[in-house]
Amino acid sequence: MSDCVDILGMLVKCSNFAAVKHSTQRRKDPAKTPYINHPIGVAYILTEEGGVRDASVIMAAILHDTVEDTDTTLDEIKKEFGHQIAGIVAEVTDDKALPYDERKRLQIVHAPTSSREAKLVKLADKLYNLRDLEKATPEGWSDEKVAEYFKWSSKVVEGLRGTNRQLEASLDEIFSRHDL
Ligand SMILES: Nc1nc2c(ncn2[C@@H]2O[C@H](COP(=O)(O)OP(=O)(O)O)[C@@H](OP(=O)(O)OP(=O)(O)O)[C@H]2O)c(=O)[nH]1
Repeated sequence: MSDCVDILGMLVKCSNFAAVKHSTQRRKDPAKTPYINHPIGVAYILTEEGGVRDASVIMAAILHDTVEDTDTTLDEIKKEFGHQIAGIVAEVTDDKALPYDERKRLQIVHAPTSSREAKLVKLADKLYNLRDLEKATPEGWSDEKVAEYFKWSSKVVEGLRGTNRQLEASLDEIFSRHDL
């Protein structure tokens, strides 16, 4: 019972941390959805659709964009949430100092050798973003960029396969709608 309480407390702490860090950010959709909807939604895909019950994976999903997209450091994540969660967050964090094409190339390269935990977060992240992309075109994106994103995502997902049947099946449905 005390373990449960601890996990619950940690989950709320993660949610609050991410909400504070992303508080001024919006998604790129025309409705300018609050950014926090994305990490919460990624965590929800994992529990609800992927059947994932590993609390470290769910916490890392909630925190997954804090280092990449806010002033959060990995040391801060380690201090607040421990080295295991910090490790997963590190694996799913792109180095925004690198040129765009290189960042995207490295995701394809790193996918197959990622930990199972990081692969789960990546699968749910891609599923969420591709669903968003089917619903609305992000502001400033050309049709070519949208098509390129679907194609690139399918290459990243190739390297994540064999991790979660349900999430991969949902991604495959999306890819087949786009002839991938
Ligand atoms: N489809 C979609 N994406 C949006 C929206 N708002 C923000 N994003 C974010 O945009 C990122 C993809 O945009 P890009 O132009 O390719 O990349 P960049 O922002 O990292 O430079 C994703 O980052 P990411 O989560 O780090 O994932 P990844 O693409 O690097 O895997 C996604 O979360 C939206 O309304 N729709």
